Amino acid sequence: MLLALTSVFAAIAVCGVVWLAVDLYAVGVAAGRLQGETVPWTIERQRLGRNLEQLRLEGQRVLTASSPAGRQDALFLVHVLSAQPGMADDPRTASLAAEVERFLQQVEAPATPADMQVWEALSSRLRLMADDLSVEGGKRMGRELGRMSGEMAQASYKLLFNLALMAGFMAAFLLVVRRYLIRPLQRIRRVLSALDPRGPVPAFPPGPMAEIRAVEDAIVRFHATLLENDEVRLRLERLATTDGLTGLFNRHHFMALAADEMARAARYGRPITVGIADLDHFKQVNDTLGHAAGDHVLKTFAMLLGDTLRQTDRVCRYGGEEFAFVLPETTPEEAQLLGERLRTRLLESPPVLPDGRHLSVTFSLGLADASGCGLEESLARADLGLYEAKRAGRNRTVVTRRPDGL
Ligand SMILES: Nc1nc2c(ncn2[C@@H]2O[C@H](COP(=O)(O)OP(=O)(O)OP(=O)(O)O)[C@@H](O)[C@H]2O)c(=O)[nH]1
Repeated sequence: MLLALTSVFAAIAVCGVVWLAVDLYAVGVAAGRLQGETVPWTIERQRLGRNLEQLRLEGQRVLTASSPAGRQDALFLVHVLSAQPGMADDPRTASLAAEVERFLQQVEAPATPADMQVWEALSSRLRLMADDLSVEGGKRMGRELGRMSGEMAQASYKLLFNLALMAGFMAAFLLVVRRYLIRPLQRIRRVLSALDPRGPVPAFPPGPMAEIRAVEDAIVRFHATLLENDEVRLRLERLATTDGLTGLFNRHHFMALAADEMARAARYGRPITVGIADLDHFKQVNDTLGHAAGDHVLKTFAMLLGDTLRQTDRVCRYGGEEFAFVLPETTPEEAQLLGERLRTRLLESPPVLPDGRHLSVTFSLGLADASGCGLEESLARADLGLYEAKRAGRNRTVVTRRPDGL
């Protein structure tokens, strides 16, 4: 599109220049004619006029000469003036000069009043013709100059028109560039700087520039690739941090999260408790009802943990049928109450197999106060509690105190 506009602009510019050149050529021709023809011709008219005036004066001298020598001298000059090429070339001056010369040669000295009367008439004809020649030259010069200035005025109007046309076209060109090139590029920059794989697919209004459309299409494809990559990243992250069966965090990720919670609690001197829960006689479920039933029980218990614990609590599948959790802002006594609530809920909503059978499942729980202690050490004490709970008959909670008695 820009190419088409540039071509149109170039074509208009060339037409304008040619149009202007025609007038400038005409002005040049007129100036040449003025210089080569009109000015010399006008000068010639002026000179002829002066010669006629000179002829009149010499004629006057012939008639008023006081001596024959003076008269002969004046007559000679009259002859020279009449025979001059310029005078002889123009039929009007040639015939008047010849008439004057003939008259002066015929007149006897001294001139009679009748002769002087004829001479007065010839003298005024000479004056009039000299004036006519001078006016003729001026008129022709004026005509030529008028024609030339008309052509120059026309050329300057055309120049102004061309300039206005170019300015208009440039303005239109800039508007087109702004609308179809600069604005889309600004939009692309905005979209790129805010491109979010989770955000909506970038949408661009249709435009006529194929190059811009290609960039916009590339951005849409780029967004789709980003989204795909982001989904792969999330999938990998999920795989790396969660347990495939229960959907809970895996042990590795839990340890990192729990360490953060422990550090936060230690920094603010807040209570925090860790626990390990283990399903009782789980092997029997597998052995009597099958592995799938065992999996179902694990998932049901994981869901129960997720529903019962707080949003800020962290829980994971610690291994096999063991689950570990860290409970910020919670003392072991409060955690014990939570354990009882879990127990009640498991009793009220036991795992139900696909064939409708309700399973009676219990768990043992070991708890330890983790405030001011290391994570590994706290978990080891919770594990000790769990062991105690199992040893004491299962389906119960045991809190292991710290060696300092807390
Ligand atoms: N279905 C299923 N079973 C699992 C999974 N992970 C571990 N188990 C089983 O869990 C059982 C654990 O058995 P034990 O360690 O003897 O413990 P228990 O039978 O629960 O006995 P106590 O813990 O002493 O009450 C084993 O049979 C494992 O095969 C799992 O992902 N799915």
